[in-house]
Amino acid sequence: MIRPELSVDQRTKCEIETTSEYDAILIVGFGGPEKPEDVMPFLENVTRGRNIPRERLEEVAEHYHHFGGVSPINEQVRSLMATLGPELRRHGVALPIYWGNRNWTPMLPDTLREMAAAGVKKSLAIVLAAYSSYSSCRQYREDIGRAREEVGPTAPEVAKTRVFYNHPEFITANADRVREALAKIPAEDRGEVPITFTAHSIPAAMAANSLYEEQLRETCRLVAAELNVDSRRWSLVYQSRSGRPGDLWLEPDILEHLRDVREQGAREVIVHPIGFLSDHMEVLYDLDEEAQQLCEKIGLNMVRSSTVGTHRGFVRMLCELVCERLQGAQEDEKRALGRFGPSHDECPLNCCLPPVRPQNLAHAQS
Ligand SMILES: CC1=C(CCC(=O)O)c2cc3nc(cc4[nH]c(cc5[nH]c(cc1n2)c(C)c5CCC(=O)O)c(CCC(=O)O)c4C)C(CCC(=O)O)=C3C
Ligand SMILES: [Fe+2]
Repeated sequence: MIRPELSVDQRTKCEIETTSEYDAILIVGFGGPEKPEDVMPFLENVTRGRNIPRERLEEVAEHYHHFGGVSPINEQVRSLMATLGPELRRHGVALPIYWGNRNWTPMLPDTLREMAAAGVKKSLAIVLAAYSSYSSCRQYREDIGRAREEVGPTAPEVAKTRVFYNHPEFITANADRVREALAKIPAEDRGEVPITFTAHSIPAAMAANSLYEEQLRETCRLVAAELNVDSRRWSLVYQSRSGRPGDLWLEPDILEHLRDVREQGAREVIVHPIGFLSDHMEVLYDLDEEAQQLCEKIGLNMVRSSTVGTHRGFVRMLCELVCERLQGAQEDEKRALGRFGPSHDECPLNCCLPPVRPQNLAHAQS
């Protein structure tokens, strides 16, 4: 747990809040290994029961070993918390901030146990995923539910902040990151360089049960609009495909797309990982190693922009999402851009259902 500065009495109730009974904030992350011995057990946690071939696991293990068996993701969560904590306190939120991961230490059950021991009854979780899908929404909620069961009757309740793919601060933070990348392109080419937005691929059967693609496309559209980038100049592609080779996953794959970009005559491209919140392993390996190597081979100058990370606007937005919940904000007080409006606070029962199994899908279609 990262405690607010010691001068703040942790039991002080949020000043801005009158009715809410939340007594802690919980950051929920994916988790990542922090030493070589962690790599395989971490990957086994990620893929348990998910039909991922052993060869894929061994291949991904190599990505981690390429970086000394350390994923930067946990350190990035620590940095985010170190920035978010003071921001919350500036807004009068003095609640303690806890952190639990889905796949690696600090694991959710341990964190919830610690919260229970500290007397926390009801917490508000920020899940570090911007878009809705089984993998990025319901699976986190299931993990939280299982962790609560493990802790037993004293486990704190956990509510979740809304997804923020269309929040104006998220759009601006992403647009800023693309601007930083554009500054590295020669001035005379800046108005034309293609912009490739990339996100984690998910099984087509998982995508069919969620708004993942629509939300991603909306974020890309809004970021492009803020940058005055014409729709013909940007693309949304997918990376880090997993699963069995025969299964359908979201496409186009980024590597295929980069080849097309080169064939159409471009010499430069901006790759923006809009689907991720920090420069973790999927970014460092799949983009900075794999995609970068391909680009060198085909003569394409690839400039990869940063994820939002600890961008001030992004941190401000997380703070705003917490404050709006503590204050019980009305729908029209919740900020969102574009055509979909603010997402629900509480997921409806059919939200982000697990993927229909491919064999069932085949039956349904025949
Ligand atoms: C939508 C989505 C996000 C974005 C939203 C979110 O952040 O949640 C995301 C993030 C991440 N994915 C990550 C790593 C991995 N994802 C895997 C596998 C999978 N991801 C999936 C989806 C997503 N993943 C899916 C459908 C699978 C197949 C297995 C399954 O159905 O669950 C595997 C297994 C090996 C393989 O790649 O096959 C690994 C190692 C890391 C950590 C990086 C680090 O350590 O720095 C992060 C942040
Ligand atoms: Fe959901």
